[in-house]
Amino acid sequence: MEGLVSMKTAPGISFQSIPSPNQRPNFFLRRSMDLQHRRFHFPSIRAQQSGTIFPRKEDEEDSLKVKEWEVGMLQNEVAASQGIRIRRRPPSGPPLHYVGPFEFRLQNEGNTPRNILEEIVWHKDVEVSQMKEKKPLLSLKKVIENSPPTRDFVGALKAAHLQTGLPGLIAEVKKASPSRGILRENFDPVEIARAYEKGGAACLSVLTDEKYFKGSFENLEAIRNAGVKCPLLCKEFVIDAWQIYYARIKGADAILLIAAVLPDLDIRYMIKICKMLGLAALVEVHDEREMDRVLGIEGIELIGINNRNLETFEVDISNTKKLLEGERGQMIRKKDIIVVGESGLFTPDDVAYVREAGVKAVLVGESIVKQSDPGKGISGLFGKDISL
Ligand SMILES: O=P(O)(O)OC[C@@H](O)[C@@H](O)c1c[nH]c2ccccc12
Repeated sequence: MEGLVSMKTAPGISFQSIPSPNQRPNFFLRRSMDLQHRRFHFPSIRAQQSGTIFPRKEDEEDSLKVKEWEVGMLQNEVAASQGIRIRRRPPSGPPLHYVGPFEFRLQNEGNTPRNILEEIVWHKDVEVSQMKEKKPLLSLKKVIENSPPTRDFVGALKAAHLQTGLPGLIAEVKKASPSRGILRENFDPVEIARAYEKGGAACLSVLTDEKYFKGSFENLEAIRNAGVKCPLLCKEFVIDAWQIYYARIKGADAILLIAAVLPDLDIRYMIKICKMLGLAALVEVHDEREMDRVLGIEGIELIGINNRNLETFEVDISNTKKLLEGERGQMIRKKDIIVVGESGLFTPDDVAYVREAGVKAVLVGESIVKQSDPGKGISGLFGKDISL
């Protein structure tokens, strides 16, 4: 009997890291219960051969793998229906014993990521599942109970914009990127953060991805503990709610959610979690379709328009203007959403261009982090000292 009980409550889907059952996205939950239910009634072939109607340990493990794979495929399907090209996991094919409906669709799919964003997401999936095992959600929640309150990220951007009439600056602590390689050899995150703050940044962005951006959660934590007052954005590739809790513990005041990676249901759900934890969510879009999806989601305060296409690395700052024209711009103003112009901003003319397009904030990495004094890099970017 034990086997069956543990199968019914077995972990293994990403929504495992969900705070309370009544907040779970019903679609996945229902589907996953259907799948469990089906297996409950039909023990696997191996279990039948072994002469018992109750599954053995290996059968349970198989069944968990099947379930994980099925949920992954469902996520890919929902995402694709929303125009999301990034697949959450490699289509490695059904696990052993699988006799489900999707197997035919997989025959011609390769297991090579189609672009860098997909590669990052697949790597992140493995990384996060390992981290979750070491630090389960419950232990994170306990730490959060005693964490200091977050700082007002959106308020800091609004205040800077009101004070200067210029877009509030989110200055990025960025050592490297897959498209540009190493940006700064002599990289001291705390020193850079202090220089940014002194130079007039309203907020900071700290990259935490290790493999592709040479960042870390230690950098985020160190900057938070060094007495820097600017609110901090955790720049991560979020695919699982667990990462939001982790970012909160490591000192984040805001977190990035990328619409090219996350289906609407995930964005809605993660925004609720952010609110619960006192974090701001910067929801990033790159094209009209993503912008329209995000404008249909309630409760969004901050939208980032990335001028860099994360699939091809092409940068074009007119993207910001394009996405703010016409009805979209009107809707954004009506909803009082702050738009952040992201990537590829190097000169005062670039800043003026996105400001005229309607952004109230900018997110800048490369052009300022490369300067020997990143604080002075800020005056160079704006064409004047904005620290006063
Ligand atoms: O260095 P730049 O071109 O100024 O870009 C900064 C920031 O916009 C960029 O790092 C960024 C925007 N969105 C992202 C998503 C993931 C990683 C990085 C990013």
